[in-house]
Amino acid sequence: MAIIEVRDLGKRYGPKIAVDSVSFEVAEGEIFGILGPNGAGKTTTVECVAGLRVQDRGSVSVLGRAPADVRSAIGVQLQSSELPERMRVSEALSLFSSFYPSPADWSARLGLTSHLKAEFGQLSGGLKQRLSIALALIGSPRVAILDELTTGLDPQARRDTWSVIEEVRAAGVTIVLVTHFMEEAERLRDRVAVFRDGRIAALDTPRPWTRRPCTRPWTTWRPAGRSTTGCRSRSR
Ligand SMILES: Nc1ncnc2c1ncn2[C@@H]1O[C@H](COP(=O)(O)OP(=O)(O)OP(=O)(O)O)[C@@H](O)[C@H]1O
Repeated sequence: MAIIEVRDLGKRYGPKIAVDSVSFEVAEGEIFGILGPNGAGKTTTVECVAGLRVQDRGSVSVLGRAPADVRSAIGVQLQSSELPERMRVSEALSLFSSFYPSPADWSARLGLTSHLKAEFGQLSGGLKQRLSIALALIGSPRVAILDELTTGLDPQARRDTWSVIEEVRAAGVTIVLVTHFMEEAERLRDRVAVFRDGRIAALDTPRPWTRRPCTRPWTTWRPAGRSTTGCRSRSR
């Protein structure tokens, strides 16, 4: 069953067309990857899915309703998410918990219990990401939108974050994951939409696109077999 339906989505900022005729569905329990270079329209698309932006054209439904009507069912971690440097992990968790009648505590499952007294500014990149996932999940959402969660992390922290994402999915949460990394899309397995110039250039499971894992970011990867890195794609 589709939990997210996006039909013919269009969004422009003045003369700039950010998203153009984008359509896809996400099944309940799926990890749906959105991959593409800078400026491809990934964030704008997921902001429309989260109900944080209103599209100019097309429709978005989550659980069969407009995103703005089901805000509490959608947990969002945006690329730009930041907390005050001096805010402690425990303070952030209790602040966000206060927004919900029955907050969910993911701190133990996400390995945060020994860091509750630490200030946000002292956390490693991986711990900041774990905290941002915990905050996105605090309202027990059915859908979690995670935007470039692992950009800037070292390989080990990135792998740890992938395990966390799989754990979140195992708990029944549908995940929309924006990423620059083909390896990340491959590892997490379900379907990936490849964005380019505001459109979906390809939509499939990641496995058929590559002969071998591509660990480089999207910028050196090209769809339709025009790889410059040995990461081959196929057109659809
Ligand atoms: N608030 C805005 N005002 C004007 N232009 C914007 C705005 N937000 C995004 N854009 C432009 O729209 C296009 C799509 O941006 P978007 O952030 O959706 O892409 P993206 O694929 O998420 O890129 P990145 O990977 O760099 O985050 C880009 O050209 C961007 O410069």
